[in-house]
Amino acid sequence: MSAQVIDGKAFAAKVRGQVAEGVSKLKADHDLVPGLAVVLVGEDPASEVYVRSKGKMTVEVGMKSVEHRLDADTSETDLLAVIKSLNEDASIHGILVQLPLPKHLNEDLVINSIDPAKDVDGFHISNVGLLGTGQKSMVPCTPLGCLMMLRDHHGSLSGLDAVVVGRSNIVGKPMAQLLLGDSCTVTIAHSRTKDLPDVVRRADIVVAAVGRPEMVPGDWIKPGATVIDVGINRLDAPEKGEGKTRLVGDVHYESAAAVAGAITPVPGGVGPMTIACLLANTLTACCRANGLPEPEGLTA
Ligand SMILES: Nc1nc2c(c(=O)[nH]1)N[C@@H](CN(C=O)c1ccc(C(=O)N[C@@H](CCC(=O)O)C(=O)O)cc1)CN2
Ligand SMILES: [Mg+2]
Repeated sequence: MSAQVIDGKAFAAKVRGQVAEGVSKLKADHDLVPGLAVVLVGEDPASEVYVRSKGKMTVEVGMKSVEHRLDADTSETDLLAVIKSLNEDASIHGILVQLPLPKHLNEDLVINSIDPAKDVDGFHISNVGLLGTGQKSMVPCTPLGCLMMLRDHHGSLSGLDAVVVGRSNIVGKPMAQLLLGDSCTVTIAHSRTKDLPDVVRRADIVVAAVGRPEMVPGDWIKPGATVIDVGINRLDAPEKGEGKTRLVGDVHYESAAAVAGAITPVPGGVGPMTIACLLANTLTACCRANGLPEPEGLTA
């Protein structure tokens, strides 16, 4: 068997198209323009790339984009002041602080200072609680993207066995909540799980989000299962030339693709969906802030 490849790049382009349609309808019908503010502290090279990409795509879908770039040694007080001003700015409907933050800043404190209604990353403790209790919330972008791809592939997820490998606050835990919300039987596994290969082998859906390169091999996958690989690991690739690197996921792609029914590649799988869902969340936040119906198919 060779798995169907789930093309996240194409899927993300489709989602951005739907967002652009929603934005143009908001403008035409209500004279509203959603605004997204991205705050970057420091000069982490990967974060620079993601933030640039977020700004470009925000403009492409017709939204207002604002960027705040702060020095690596910015104090917590100064960062909180920037967030306060964005909380109070009526032209801004979504705020995100790019992670990771420099070590001297308290990530929880910073995230929890964002107005939960503008927390388009869905990381604020209020949104975490709302999601966990099945209430309307802002949903973290990467798990939302995974859910959209799974719904698209399977139709209904009801009754399927899902194993999420990884228990991070940003991916593993919210992913498990979303799958539970779609009536999957959910197991959260992690690096300390006993008999991890056997646990993964039970799954109709495997979401790998542990941050360990190629940790999940093909012989852990049930034949025909759907494999969603959230990992983005950059490895040295001297075979491609001096100083070259290559990206791999948390799944060993070749061996898993030989047994799975469907699989997301790295790159070009989950990654592009993260930014598409950020734009979807910003549109949703703008609609909610103005008491308008939410865009269909772009929320959990
Ligand atoms: N505040 C946030 N910080 C971070 C988040 C987040 O959702 N909110 N997620 C990641 C970084 N991230 C967006 O911020 C992100 C990561 C990866 C991709 C992506 O498209 N990846 C490509 C490969 C890109 C490459 O070549 O390096 C892919 O997988 O195809 C987009 C966004 C951490 N921080
Ligand atoms: Mg810190």
